[in-house]
Amino acid sequence: MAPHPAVAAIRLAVRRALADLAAEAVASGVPAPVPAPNRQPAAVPSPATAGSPATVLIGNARRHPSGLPRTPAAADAPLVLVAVSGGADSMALASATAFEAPKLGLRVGAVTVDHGLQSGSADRARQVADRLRAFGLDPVEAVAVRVGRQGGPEAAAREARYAALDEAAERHRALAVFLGHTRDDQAETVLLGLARGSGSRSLAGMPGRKGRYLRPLLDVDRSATRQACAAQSIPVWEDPHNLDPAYTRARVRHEVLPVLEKHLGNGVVEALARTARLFRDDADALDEWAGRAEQRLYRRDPHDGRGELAVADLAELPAAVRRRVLRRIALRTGSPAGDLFARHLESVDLLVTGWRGQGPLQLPGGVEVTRRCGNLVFRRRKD
Ligand SMILES: Nc1ncnc2c1ncn2[C@@H]1O[C@H](COP(=O)(O)OP(=O)(O)OP(=O)(O)O)[C@@H](O)[C@H]1O
Repeated sequence: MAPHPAVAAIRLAVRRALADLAAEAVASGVPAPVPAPNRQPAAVPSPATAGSPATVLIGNARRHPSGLPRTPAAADAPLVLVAVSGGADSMALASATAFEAPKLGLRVGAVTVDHGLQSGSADRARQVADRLRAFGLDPVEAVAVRVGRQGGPEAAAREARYAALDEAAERHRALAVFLGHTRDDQAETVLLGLARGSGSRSLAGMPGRKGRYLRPLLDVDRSATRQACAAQSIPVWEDPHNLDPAYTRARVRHEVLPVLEKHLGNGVVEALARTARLFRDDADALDEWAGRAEQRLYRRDPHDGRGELAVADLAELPAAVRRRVLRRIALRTGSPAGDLFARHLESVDLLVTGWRGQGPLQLPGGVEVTRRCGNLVFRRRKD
């Protein structure tokens, strides 16, 4: 029987991401993965999966919730990890990855992070892990993290989560970690950026890929992940934070976007996602230009890390490129990326375009910028 259209769409998106990864792995020297149908199935399922309602054993192969028999990839096959919260997006992603990866000779595991911020969170993480084992994912880990206090609860939870995902990916030597962000998440990110007055890099939203992290569902609607889970009887957990109006993103999701859709039409989410793609191209081009300008203009003393560049050269650059050059230099001199804001760069830019003898300027991370003898001098204070 043909799968539900939402299931088919998600599998197609996942298949594309996996095929790129498998090709890349081969190009980088990893032995070519052997697709499952050419091999003998692996031996016995783990006891954790044996009794699960979503797992039916046929000989040594398991049945995926779709009903199709699924042969696990070889034990030494390259591994992809899926980051799973237990919500519909990441459960649909995990299910589709479990279905598609063995066909390409890849193994699939999962990590679910327990932030410890809600009562019963450890039990829920265990339940999510059990469901994932029932899909045939292996290894599956429920990792408890300690969430710090810096930068607000959402940012602190995110930082702890990515640290745990990085650690698991390193330990298992995973090829990649899949995240379940959808087109709707992308649209929300663009709207939030607009409301903050962000530039093109931020309006570019989340990248489809950054380092080991991939987002195969960025072109898939959130409604499809819900439909796919329902069609496959996959139980999902709704994070209460997603509904809590105390969180900005929840207000954008449940109050702002529905109003825009009501008045501007249903295509708003797709339009915002398109805006992200267009801005990404712009931001990439400007970053590349700025990188070349930095290389050409910036002179750095390798001993004390101090560097300078001519104000006249900076003044000739378009403002968007100049601000990027100034940001790159502030970062390499020691300003932490998370603390360096547009207002800092605007004040540095004024040393070039509106100088009235002001300065030196202090940037985050103890970085000092001075205009002296026709140059901008960047240095890190020793104190
Ligand atoms: N506790 C967690 N453990 C592991 N991965 C997580 C966790 N929370 C989020 N993620 C990953 O980050 C992605 C985005 O999460 P976020 O909470 O921002 O979005 P969401 O739309 O609520 O996703 P989901 O429906 O999967 O919960 C998830 O799809 C998942 O891949």
